[in-house]
Amino acid sequence: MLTTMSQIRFPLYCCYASSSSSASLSETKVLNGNPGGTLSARQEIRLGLPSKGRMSSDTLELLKNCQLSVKQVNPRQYVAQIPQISNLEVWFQRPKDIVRKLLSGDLDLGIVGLDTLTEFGQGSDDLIIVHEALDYGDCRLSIAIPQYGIFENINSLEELAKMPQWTEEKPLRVATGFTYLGPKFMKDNGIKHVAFSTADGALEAAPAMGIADAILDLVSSGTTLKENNLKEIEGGIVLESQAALVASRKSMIERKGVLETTHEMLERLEAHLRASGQFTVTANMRGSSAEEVAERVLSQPSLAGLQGPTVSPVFCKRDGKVSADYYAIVICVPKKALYKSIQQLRAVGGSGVLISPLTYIFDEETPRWRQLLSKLGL
Ligand SMILES: Nc1ncnc2c1ncn2[C@@H]1O[C@H](COP(=O)(O)OP(=O)(O)OP(=O)(O)O)[C@@H](O)[C@H]1O
Ligand SMILES: O=P(O)(O)OC[C@H]1O[C@H](OP(=O)(O)OP(=O)(O)O)[C@H](O)[C@@H]1O
Ligand SMILES: [Mg+2]
Repeated sequence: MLTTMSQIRFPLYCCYASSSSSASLSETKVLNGNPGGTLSARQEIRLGLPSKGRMSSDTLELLKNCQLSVKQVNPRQYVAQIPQISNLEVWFQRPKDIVRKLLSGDLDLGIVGLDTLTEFGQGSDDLIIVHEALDYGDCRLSIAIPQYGIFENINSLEELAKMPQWTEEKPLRVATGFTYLGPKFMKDNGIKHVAFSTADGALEAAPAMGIADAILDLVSSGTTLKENNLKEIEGGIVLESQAALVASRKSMIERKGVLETTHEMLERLEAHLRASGQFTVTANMRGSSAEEVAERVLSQPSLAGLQGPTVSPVFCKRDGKVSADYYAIVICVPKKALYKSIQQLRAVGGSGVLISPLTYIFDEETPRWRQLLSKLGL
């Protein structure tokens, strides 16, 4: 059923259960967790993780790779521990409920997609993104229209908005699960005659079913759009999303231990994510001194490493004398630039090149931590 923009506003903290039989029931307040406002007295720190769906196993995998394995007795038990961090409880929840419970103060930290965070966080300044790029769950929230019929030659949001078909009486009908971001995006883009309808999934069917003219949904590979004869349009991307670590401002400031736990999680995540894009490369080079070898290595654009190459003499004994004719160099190289780096190493005399995976890179204090402290006014 089609609803107009003004009909699909869903309040964030509470809604009213409707009942045709009882006037008093229609005033019953239904909350998304605790009424918020004051912090509850619990001692434990709570981290919300996706209980199901495509984010759930990738989240557990990421934490495991940060040496933060989640110990869950069985998959239907919704509370678990991360033994590496004392006093931390993991609670498995649906992604939208993680955001709601961060807002209500029932969770302190959570991992969700930026799309869910933006839709259900609705701009609340209590939600602080600690790490915005956990490198999985990549997708975009995007408008799509049919490839056929009156839309055949429409390829941009501007062209869509200008179509003479949309009037006050007969607006552009958009089906979406994003009932906050959808109307906001249209309003921000000055598009007037729009009406939204909502559904829980399989939105790509709506145009062919005659329910909607366009949809606003997540796109990743684009296969679902293609299989349903839909296309994205220029200017139609509302946001780009991937998994993010989020924390409640109030918890970080007021609840004992939350800021320290956030710091530890951020450090471990950053160390793992930085390392996962790099290899360690070791090679031998003939040379007259460490400086001369370093100069040759640094003459190549892909061999600078994190802070420059480590160059160490390789000693050997010849005619009873110990000398260093060779030097071992160690650098970090982005995985994507591996082959180019090997070519450059060979070009400056490198041989015996060894490549090993990197597990963690703990650098100096991360800029994200400084940004977090400044957002908290600390
Ligand atoms: N096709 C996709 N490819 C990659 N990531 C996606 C895709 N669709 C959704 N996501 C990301 O994964 C998150 C969870 O999506 P998922 O479909 O698993 O759960 P949901 O949509 O919240 O629940 P459900 O589909 O069961 O109602 C989304 O919020 C988004 O960040
Ligand atoms: O671009 P693609 O790689 O094809 O992915 C996009 C699809 O993935 C999500 O659906 P999901 O699988 O979660 O099903 P749902 O509609 O039931 O939520 C999203 O809502 C799209 O329908
Ligand atoms: Mg889904």
